[in-house]
Amino acid sequence: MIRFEGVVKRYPGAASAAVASLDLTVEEGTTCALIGPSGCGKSTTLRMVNRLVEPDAGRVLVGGRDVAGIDPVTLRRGIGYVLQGVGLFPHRSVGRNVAAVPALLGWKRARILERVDAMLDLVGLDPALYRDRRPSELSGGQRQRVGVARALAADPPILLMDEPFGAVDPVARDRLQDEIGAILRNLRKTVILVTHDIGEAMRMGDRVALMRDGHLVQADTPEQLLAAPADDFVENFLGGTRALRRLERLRVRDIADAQTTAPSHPAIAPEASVREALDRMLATGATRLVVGSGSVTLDAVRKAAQLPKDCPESRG
Ligand SMILES: Nc1ncnc2c1ncn2[C@@H]1O[C@H](COP(=O)(O)OP(=O)(O)OP(=O)(O)O)[C@@H](O)[C@H]1O
Repeated sequence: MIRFEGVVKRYPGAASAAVASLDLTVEEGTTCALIGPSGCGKSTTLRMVNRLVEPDAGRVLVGGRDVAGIDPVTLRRGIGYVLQGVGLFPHRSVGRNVAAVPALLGWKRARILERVDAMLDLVGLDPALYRDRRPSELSGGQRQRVGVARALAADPPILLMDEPFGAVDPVARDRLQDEIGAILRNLRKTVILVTHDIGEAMRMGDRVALMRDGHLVQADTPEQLLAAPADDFVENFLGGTRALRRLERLRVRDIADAQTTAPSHPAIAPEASVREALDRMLATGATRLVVGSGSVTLDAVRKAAQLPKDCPESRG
């Protein structure tokens, strides 16, 4: 668990605090996405967890311990850190990059080699093809995967991710968010993710914490945030696409019915998002798609998109 208690950070000479009296808890095994306008204090918040930045007041607790009392080097060895552009060592092979922390920890060579291959496998890179390449011989998305593999190599309970997919093209980004999100959930890592991308925050965050001018405005599950934004700022931040965002979070199996359909209808996987089902319907003109032995209808998609009556966006 990561907990911020009344945390304040004011940089020297700054007119206002970068982070002002922050109270936030990230439960064990969950991902909290920090989002908000540029300069609102997201990265400062993240960097106080691994003591790259020291708070002026308040406490940051990791696993119940105030990080101020933990030696920074020891602390950081227990925390995976993934940055935009990754910061891989350019002259080291992919394998040696992933091996960095286990090597620092003094693991035996055989254990390191085994771990490197397991981590590359985990993030969807065939070890035989990739372990000896240099980072410059990879795509942006592949580099990002290596960055995650490296951060997870020593199995830290906590992962800090600062704009991890910022440099990846949008198509690869969607897949990475889904895949890495699933991996982190399966491994029950406690994660803080800083992002500018509300879609990424909604996809990967069990909770989304929206900041403004150093203050936490709202921290809720994506569903709660979409259903009940705390104020106009949150609502504007979510943008005019709340209905689509809801569809992105719903799975086809959640709204499918048991009605069998003609096999000539286009098919979609039960675990696809309802947004993907809508895209498929729009592309093919079909109003019903085959889902396993049942189906999903345009009507069901429409219903799923509807916001609760008391939501500002559903008024008027
Ligand atoms: N090392 C520093 N020294 C002085 N001021 C800083 C430093 N780092 C950040 N700041 C200031 O603190 C405020 C918060 O910055 P921070 O990087 O935490 O915001 P952010 O929300 O992560 O921004 P972005 O989304 O643009 O990365 C900004 O006004 C920034 O200019």
